[in-house]
Amino acid sequence: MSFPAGYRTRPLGPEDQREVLSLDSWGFPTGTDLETLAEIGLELHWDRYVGVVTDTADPDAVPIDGARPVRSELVAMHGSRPFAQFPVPGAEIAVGGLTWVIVHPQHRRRGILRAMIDHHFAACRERGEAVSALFAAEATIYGRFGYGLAANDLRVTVPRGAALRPALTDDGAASCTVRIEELSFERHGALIDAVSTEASRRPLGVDAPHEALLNRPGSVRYDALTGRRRLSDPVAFREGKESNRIVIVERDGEPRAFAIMRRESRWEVAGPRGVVHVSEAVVTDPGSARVLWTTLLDLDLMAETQAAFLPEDDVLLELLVDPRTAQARRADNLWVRVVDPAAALAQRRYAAPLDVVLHVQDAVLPENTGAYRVTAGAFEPATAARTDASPDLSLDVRTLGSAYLGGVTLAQLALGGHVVEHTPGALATASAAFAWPVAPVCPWVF
Ligand SMILES: CC(=O)SCCNC(=O)CCNC(=O)[C@H](O)C(C)(C)COP(=O)(O)OP(=O)(O)OC[C@H]1O[C@@H](n2cnc3c(N)ncnc32)[C@H](O)[C@@H]1OP(=O)(O)O
Repeated sequence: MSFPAGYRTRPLGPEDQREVLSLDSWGFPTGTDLETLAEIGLELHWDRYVGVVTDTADPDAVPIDGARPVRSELVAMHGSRPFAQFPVPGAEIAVGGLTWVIVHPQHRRRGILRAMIDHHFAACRERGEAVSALFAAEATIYGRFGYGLAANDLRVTVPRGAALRPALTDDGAASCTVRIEELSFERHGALIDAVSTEASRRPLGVDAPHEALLNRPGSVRYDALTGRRRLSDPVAFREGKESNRIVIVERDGEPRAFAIMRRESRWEVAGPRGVVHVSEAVVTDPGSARVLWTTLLDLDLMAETQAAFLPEDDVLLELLVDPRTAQARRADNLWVRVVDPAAALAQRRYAAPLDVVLHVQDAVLPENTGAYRVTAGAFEPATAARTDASPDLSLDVRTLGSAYLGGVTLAQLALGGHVVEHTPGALATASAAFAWPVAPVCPWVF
């Protein structure tokens, strides 16, 4: 779909920073003034950002030959993160991470987002990204474009001192040491990357057969540009809390787990009721997890610890004596759009043998509509291609996106009527094959 009349795209670059920040504050209201935002600055992969402008006669300009010069105004934009190694079941693939989607309120509901989405899908195809993923500002926006909810995360609030279960065997906790420091990209960027990579590729500490990664789908690491920005900690964004700290758990001098956290002081008549806000908690083995959470759940003057973006199978819930104390709430995490079904289906691995014909309906990219045969041995490389064979299962591309990371089963989706079985038994076998042993999550918002 093309842009509505009167709007056109233009590339964005670092020289557009101020206009971009101004548009951003129209899309996402903020109490921070433009001067401060400009001082903090932006670090974007500018070549992947596209603006939408409208041209109007400039009321402030001196007319030339009776006509007022035209002024072009940035009214919308979108961009995408270049995830070259995005974890999907058993593999890491190129994914376009849609982000910074903004339409100025004055120009909304005229079809600009719809046109930007078309633009984004075309760019994904050109770049060889068979899949796009995003975090949704509002959960009702992206389903219509074929994005399916593929991962949920947990937000927990745990009281200080909540008891953890003892380990059955020696889990190595006793040989761990803890460091708590002021977070800095220069000092901790490499350490965070190393622990995050290990936790993403080998969350269970063991490998899958056939060189498949027994990985955590969705747990993409940040690149250097994003990491520098994410680990910076402008005062304007702290909302009265302290600066970011990092808790590092080490064994034999090697980092095994970390958490990024900040404390918020609260004083009540009864005494201190502070809150520990954990923005990321990444562990690589049960012993380091026990030590990390013991530390996070026992900080002086704090009454509770809040953590977000934990996977649905997070270790904390396995460690707590009373899992109810976590007060876990579920929130939508990653939304996934399969842009090229044959490529995407072949790029991931499957947890059980599979030979299935899927009929995929795609209203937004109608050329994708058709039947695909997917074959794979358990954890082995897969093949996927168009076929004239009659389908075993029918689903639309949004449902395929939901199932793609292995955290939402085809059986679960069938409960809602989103998958139709034509061949008896196909739903059960395909559902088992598409599911993945480790729950998907992205631990940071992009
Ligand atoms: C991945 C991310 O970056 S998420 C961030 C998204 N951005 C924001 O939330 C910032 C504030 N909001 C905005 O900037 C805009 O309102 C947007 C981007 C959400 C929508 O842009 P618009 O240009 O108004 O959308 P557009 O006119 O193309 O609408 C396309 C369809 O989406 C629907 N839609 C748009 N916004 C919403 C919404 N917030 N909730 C539900 N539906 C929506 C429209 O009704 C329309 O539906 P239809 O095709 O069935 O009639």
